[in-house]
Amino acid sequence: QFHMIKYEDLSCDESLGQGSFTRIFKGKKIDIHDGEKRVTEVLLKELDATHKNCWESFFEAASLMSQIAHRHLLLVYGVSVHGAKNIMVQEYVKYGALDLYLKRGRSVSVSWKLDVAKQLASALNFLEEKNIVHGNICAKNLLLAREGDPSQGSSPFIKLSDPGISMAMVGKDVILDRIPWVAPEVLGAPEKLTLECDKWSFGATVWEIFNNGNSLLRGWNLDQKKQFYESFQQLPPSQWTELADLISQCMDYQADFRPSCRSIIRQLNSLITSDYVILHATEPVTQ
Ligand SMILES: N#Cc1ccc(Nc2nc(N)cc(-n3cnc(CCO)c3)n2)cc1
Repeated sequence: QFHMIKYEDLSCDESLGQGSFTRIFKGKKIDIHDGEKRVTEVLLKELDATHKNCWESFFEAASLMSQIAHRHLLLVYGVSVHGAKNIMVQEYVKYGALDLYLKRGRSVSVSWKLDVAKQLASALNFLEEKNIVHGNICAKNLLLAREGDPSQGSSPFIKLSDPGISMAMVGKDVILDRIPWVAPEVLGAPEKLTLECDKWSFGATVWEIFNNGNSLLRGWNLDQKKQFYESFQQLPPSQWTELADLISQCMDYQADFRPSCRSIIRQLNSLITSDYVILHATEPVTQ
């Protein structure tokens, strides 16, 4: 399952905000390694006491990430249970969640965005090969470990975070609120998440990245969001038709029409070599 960490070996520092069921803090973990004390900077993700009944799902997410290792999957050191506190101890990723990074108006180039999309696709390909469904792919769950500096030619580096509480455990409203990232078929059967669901979410996440972290449906109420799927609407296509094609293939309402991860990676590779990338080195940031 996962490593149990003693609460007294953790120190909790400043709060870094909160997800839907959790609060996150910067912290430190103390290990005794070859007889010497070693302090590691960590991210402490604490499950809200109000959602205590979700602790199994919370720890299931932790164990998913602990049992598989990949360069683009977040490292989870383990969990710590102390009284009513359920804490997941993760590696501290330097620049935090990608959606906030993009919203802060960093102007990043098209090739930067493609690089991030390719890294996410390789993480998904790895999970697909192990037949593991993530279930919550979105820019909020992509963590930026390296900013990448175009002038130095160094590229960004992202890590896919844990999926958090599973769709089967969250209420219908939380699922509706995850439109357009959640695959349409999940609304009818939230307990039956498939690999194809992650492909839909991948498409919505690439769209989000190319829209600098802005979501078209932000501010829409749950009925409007539900209507978006019931009338089979699509996100507005990018003016880069090859990118728009890939996103709409992933966001096909017919789950089995969605492309394999290998096809997604192949299409991303041909996008990276297209002259569109050179022409749009750094898009003016449209906020
Ligand atoms: N300013 C700032 C700043 C904030 C956070 C980090 N680092 C970090 N490391 C992680 N392992 C996870 C997260 N994280 C962020 N939001 C979520 C909830 C959605 O998953 C998880 N952030 C670094 C800098």
